[in-house]
Amino acid sequence: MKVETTEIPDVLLLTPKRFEDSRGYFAETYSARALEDHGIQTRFIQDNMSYSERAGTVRGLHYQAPPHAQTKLIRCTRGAIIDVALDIRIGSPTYGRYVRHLLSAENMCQLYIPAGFAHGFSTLSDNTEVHYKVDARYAPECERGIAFDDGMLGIDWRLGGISPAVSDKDRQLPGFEHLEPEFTCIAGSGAEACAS
Ligand SMILES: Cc1cn([C@H]2C[C@H](O)[C@@H](COP(=O)(O)OP(=O)(O)O[C@H]3O[C@H](C)C(=O)[C@H](O)[C@H]3O)O2)c(=O)[nH]c1=O
Repeated sequence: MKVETTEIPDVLLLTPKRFEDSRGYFAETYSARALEDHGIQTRFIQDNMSYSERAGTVRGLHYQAPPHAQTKLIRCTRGAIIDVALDIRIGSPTYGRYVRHLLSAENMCQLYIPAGFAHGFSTLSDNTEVHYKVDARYAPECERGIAFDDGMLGIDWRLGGISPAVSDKDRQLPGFEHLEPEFTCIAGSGAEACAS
């Protein structure tokens, strides 16, 4: 498993090693050891999956506020997505900046997104499946979100000009300027120190 930092150091890009042979391939798709070797001790407690029928579906930007803030490990097992992690930690040197990566069944890449980031993705293909681990339970009362099409953020979801499929809930999410300061970050600290 290759573990690399991204443009925002607390967000990691993981690429499993594929062992190919005449039958196909084998890969370890999750390795706590690989994360520990990178100084990460996250204990995931729940696996989630979402299926999106149509290319051009957008889910997010979502996060859970403390005390149920979630670290996520995202992978795409069918089709392809543009995955986005937005830094919402007050005081972070990368506050308001985001990481954007193409995750697909083909490249098998994964994003490790710590608490203190809003997460969303757009689908680049029909019948897309996304699986992700989280380290805190679902807490509807702590669910928060930011409009995926916020003008200040200007995220390119690579929708190819089509009108996105978005839930009614997501269509009503507030803009980034209305973000509640629920995460703080002591400059230079790890993601764990940012959830407050
Ligand atoms: C997240 C979640 C949802 N649900 C139920 C609640 C709703 O009745 C139904 C659909 O939930 P929602 O519309 O919030 O699903 P998404 O729009 O895919 O949201 C997710 O997608 C973005 C990209 C994320 O990063 C979050 O994990 C999550 O917010 O599943 C549960 O029962 N447990 C859960 O952990």
